[in-house]
Amino acid sequence: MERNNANPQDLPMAVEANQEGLQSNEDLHLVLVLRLPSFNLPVNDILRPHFHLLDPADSPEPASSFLSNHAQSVRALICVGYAPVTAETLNLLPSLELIVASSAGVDHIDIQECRRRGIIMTNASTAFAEDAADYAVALLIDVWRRISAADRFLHAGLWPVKGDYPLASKLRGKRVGIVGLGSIGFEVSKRLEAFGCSIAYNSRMEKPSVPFPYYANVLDLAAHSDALVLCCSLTEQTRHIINKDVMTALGKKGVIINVGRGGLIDEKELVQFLLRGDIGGAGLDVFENEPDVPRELFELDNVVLSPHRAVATPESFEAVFQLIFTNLKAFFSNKPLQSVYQIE
Ligand SMILES: O=CC(=O)O
Repeated sequence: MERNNANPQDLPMAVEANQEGLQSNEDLHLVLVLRLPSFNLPVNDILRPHFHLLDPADSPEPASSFLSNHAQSVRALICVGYAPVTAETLNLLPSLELIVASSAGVDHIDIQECRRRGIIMTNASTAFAEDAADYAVALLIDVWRRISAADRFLHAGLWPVKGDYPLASKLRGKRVGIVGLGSIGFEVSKRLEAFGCSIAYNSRMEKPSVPFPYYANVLDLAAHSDALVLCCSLTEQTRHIINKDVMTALGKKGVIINVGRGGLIDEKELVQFLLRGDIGGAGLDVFENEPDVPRELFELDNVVLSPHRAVATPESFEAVFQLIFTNLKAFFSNKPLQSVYQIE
């Protein structure tokens, strides 16, 4: 899990923290940090002057005894990257009220248990929305216009040998179905409208404030779309939401773009549909068993692959650090939180 290891020197570090009157650790609010040791985001360095951080990864003690011994009174937890926050971990944190996730997706956190305990959760999809949407649209354009495939054709020296590269497909007039119209999905819709695509969407609930047709089920959305763009959370309800039936409804020319989570698609089925030519193409930033990607996909020119990078730019990480800081400050001052997690 190294994909979010931004180099600290690449980050502008513009968190507008209030530096006045830095206090000793004892005066600062206690915040637990859970991270996988491979995650190097400089979030601790940025927050340390403002909160008393407890980070089990810095201690030789096993995590569970660290939590039992030092974290009983912890009210707020930052989950960095994809560190799993299981019901067992939550059991060790009896005073926990808030989880601040540094990611857009929160499928590594036991949401049901948080709900049961009344623990509030914030995530980072607002901070990542523009970058994730840019990437989703880039993947879609790449698949439809065959840019990566044309690049390979040129690099292989095939232009003089094989002549003109086959024509690709136009964006204007295409029907795009967005699955999950949260902050990322909404940014995707704005971009694709500007390209002249018509937008429809599926999400848990209809959104009265948006002008696009709503489909309560993905099968109907697929039947009325030339492409599906997946931007929703991975939950029990959305796992394999893109299955055999949905791919059949999308049809032989249909394209699937996934910047959500690999588990949204039945990946084995997707590979078979692509190999048989039963769907038109795919742009995939996420996979079911990352970093393993089905090798069959490497051979296909109508598939664009990317190593889970849609959200990651130094600018979006800076926005995430700012968001984490703002949410923690708001929580400890009893002010409204930004970016409270909603399932789309
Ligand atoms: O995939 C990226 C994220 O969830 O932040």
